[in-house]
Amino acid sequence: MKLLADENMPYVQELFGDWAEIVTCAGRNMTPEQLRDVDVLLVRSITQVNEDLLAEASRLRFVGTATIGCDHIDTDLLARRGIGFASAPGCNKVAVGDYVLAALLKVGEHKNWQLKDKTLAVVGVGNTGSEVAQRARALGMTVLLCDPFKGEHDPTAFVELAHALTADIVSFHVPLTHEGPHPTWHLLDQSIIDGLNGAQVLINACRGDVWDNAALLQRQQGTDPLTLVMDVWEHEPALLAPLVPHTLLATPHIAGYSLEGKARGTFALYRALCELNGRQVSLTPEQLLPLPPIGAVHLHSELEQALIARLVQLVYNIEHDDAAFRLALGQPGFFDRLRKYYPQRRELGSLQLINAASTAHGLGFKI
Ligand SMILES: NC(=O)C1=CN([C@@H]2O[C@H](COP(=O)(O)OP(=O)(O)OC[C@H]3O[C@@H](n4cnc5c(N)ncnc54)[C@H](O)[C@@H]3O)[C@@H](O)[C@H]2O)C=CC1
Ligand SMILES: O=C(O)C(=O)[C@H](O)COP(=O)(O)O
Repeated sequence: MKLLADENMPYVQELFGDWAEIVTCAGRNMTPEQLRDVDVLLVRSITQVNEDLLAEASRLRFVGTATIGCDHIDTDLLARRGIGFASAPGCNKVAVGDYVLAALLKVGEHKNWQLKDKTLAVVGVGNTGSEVAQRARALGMTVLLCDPFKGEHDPTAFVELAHALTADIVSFHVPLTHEGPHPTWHLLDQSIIDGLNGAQVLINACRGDVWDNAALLQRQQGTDPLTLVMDVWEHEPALLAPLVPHTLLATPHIAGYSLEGKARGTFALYRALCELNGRQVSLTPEQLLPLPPIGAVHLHSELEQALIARLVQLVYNIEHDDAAFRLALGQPGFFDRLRKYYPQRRELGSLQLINAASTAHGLGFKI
């Protein structure tokens, strides 16, 4: 079995090394010729799996993406050609929750806000959105949930988008869709952007195209700019650079980049391929991971916002990612380089807080 994998997918050797011939290459540069004699293709979000890429892939029988989002995969094409497919739903949802928690704490510091007095709206309440909602509640925030698909079954638990957009902070966690009853492409469009007030904060850790970046830039260049946290950008990696100075936090699509999340991503594909080949699943994602640098911390005081911020920074410092992004901005290939050489980041759950209240668990720590 010949397997072609994105070079930035960890643990491929460990999981497939003893039953596949493995070839790796840069995900953005995969070519139809490379797929000629390949049986299994493993990609991340930057490879467009479409007619063009698969033009010569006559042996291909399985495609896996080690990501949550699948907007880069032509799944109808795979079905038509009888090629098996798997993605990794939820694999990095905890990392996205950690990222947004770190961002919220930075927003709190920047605006001198007590977050417990503020309202957060989560737009898209699936795997990642639910992680965010859980952390915001643990901070004591009021949380509004907006998800028209889920709202159909449980209207009292969800609000309309217009209501969500009145929150102090609005965090987006939708898939990128162009069709259906609630498409998300440019969900945040010019008219919505114009209707927001300058005290509000917006967070995008889902897909860049969900926000109209040009319209946002226009707003930011006016007299009443918004506070923006942007992990994802329209037209990555060729993002709208003039927007960056108008953001509080800017990062290169790394919200989901915990080591645990990446391990779970590759592992989900390993499990799917084992099933397809009738092989025994002989490992767990946890067995792939090294010990975290800091295992436990004893607490001797209440978990209030400033202490939570210090504890989060022990595990994940979002400001380092932001600083690296601003420093590299404009250099050729900077976006992909930051992603390729992203430092090992652990999830908050890798740190045990001893003597902590149960809210610590809601924040994502181990107790
Ligand atoms: N920045 C990053 O590193 C990462 C980004 N993502 C992105 O985040 C997206 C969401 O991930 P998950 O939460 O795991 O997906 P999910 O499929 O578990 O949840 C998405 C939710 O959005 C809802 N939704 C769909 N259209 C909507 C609309 N118009 N308005 C409000 N809600 C809507 C769906 O009903 C669903 O509940 C992924 O599709 C992916 O594109 C995911 C992981 C990491
Ligand atoms: O899982 C997703 O969906 C994501 O957005 C990924 O975390 C992005 O990582 P890459 O696939 O672009 O490495």
